[in-house]
Amino acid sequence: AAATKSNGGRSGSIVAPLVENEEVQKIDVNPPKGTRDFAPEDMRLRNWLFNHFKEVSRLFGYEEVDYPVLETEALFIRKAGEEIRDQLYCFEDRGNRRVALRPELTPSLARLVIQKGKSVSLPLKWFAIGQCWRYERMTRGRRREHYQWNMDIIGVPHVTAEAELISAIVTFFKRIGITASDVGFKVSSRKVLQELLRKYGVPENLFGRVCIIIDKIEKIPIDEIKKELGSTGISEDAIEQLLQVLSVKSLDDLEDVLGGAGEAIADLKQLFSLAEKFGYSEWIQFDASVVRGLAYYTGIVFEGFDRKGNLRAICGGGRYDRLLPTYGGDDIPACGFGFGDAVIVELLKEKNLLPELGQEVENIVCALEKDLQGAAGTVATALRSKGQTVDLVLESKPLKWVFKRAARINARRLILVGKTEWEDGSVSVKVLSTGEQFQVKLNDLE
Ligand SMILES: OCc1cccc(Br)n1
Repeated sequence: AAATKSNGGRSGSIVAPLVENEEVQKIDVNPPKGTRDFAPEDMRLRNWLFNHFKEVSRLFGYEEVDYPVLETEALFIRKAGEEIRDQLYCFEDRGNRRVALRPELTPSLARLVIQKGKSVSLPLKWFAIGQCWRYERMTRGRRREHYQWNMDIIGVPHVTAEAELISAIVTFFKRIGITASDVGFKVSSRKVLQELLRKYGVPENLFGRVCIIIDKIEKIPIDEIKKELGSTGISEDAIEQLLQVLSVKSLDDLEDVLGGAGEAIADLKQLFSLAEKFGYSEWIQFDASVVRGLAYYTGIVFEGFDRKGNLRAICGGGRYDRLLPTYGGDDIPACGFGFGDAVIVELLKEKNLLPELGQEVENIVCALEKDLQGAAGTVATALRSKGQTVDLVLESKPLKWVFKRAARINARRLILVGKTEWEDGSVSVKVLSTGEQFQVKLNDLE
């Protein structure tokens, strides 16, 4: 059997394979197609982003929740022809159960709210950051996983809930340097479609399916949209009028079409009024063509977009008042949004707003002689117990190597443990930015 070298061949030692006569295959060191590793520098950016997600959620008084990445497949089976359904990462487990890697977090939230039942008091304000999955043919080379930040309000039927959710996202954008000149929100209500379909006598049970078709309006040719709408049984005349209304760009024009008595206009007028009070009017605009691609939305829907139009939607959300009852839960209103971790990073790159996030360590501690390695451990422990970060040099290394490592990890101080000083209970300290050097008793080191 081909013997292999330990730790990638950096040492001279040859280590036999773990299992006798096992052929050692060099594994593919890349992560599975469509997935990402997060090496330290990537993880620093991810933590920076997630910390902003968490800080905004905390500022708004939301409680953090989490759910399994793996759910029963049935949780995501909806009949409306959604892309998220077509790309479900589902399989049969060893117990012959149909399961799926979650493509979104909202169904899990609904499941947990129903599970909690009367043991929780409404309204609930929950947030989560979770990895979501889709199985997309890699023809388009797109990702199969991303992390999504969700904030949801359960139990509030009023548009004040949607107004707060958009305020939270605006707060997030402002924290990372994104302005209303960079990003906006297209806002509409599915009640527009609902009122139109009623007007044309389209059965309610087609509502979700029609929304999913309309959501593809900018993704597939308009003739294909008309063909798909026609396949639901909607008349050609109704389709023409429907598409006409969806091109309306102002609330006043919409009111001319729908009349002023419907909920759609009332909700949207209230949302724009609240936006004024929350201080984010310049961030939002009415756009009747926004329907979002999830079947369960029932009211206000919104999506964050980059004004240059180079990127896909940054985030999106809306009201989903019927979701809990579809899972057998009580008739509890709900709304929320999802914010992915990938498009926002593309936007930050484009705006040159990516933060500089180097490694930072306060101290690098090094023994000057082999038999002082234990003493160096004592020094490291003393500093760490005071909350100081320490990179402890774990083997005998030349000082040149130590200084190079200190620079690489951006250490503020070098702490040297030498024989003479240690006999006196002291160590040598070198402040690396100034070159200042002094000796100090370990107990006085802070
Ligand atoms: O936004 C749709 C989606 C769902 C799961 C994973 C990825 Br990548 N994208």
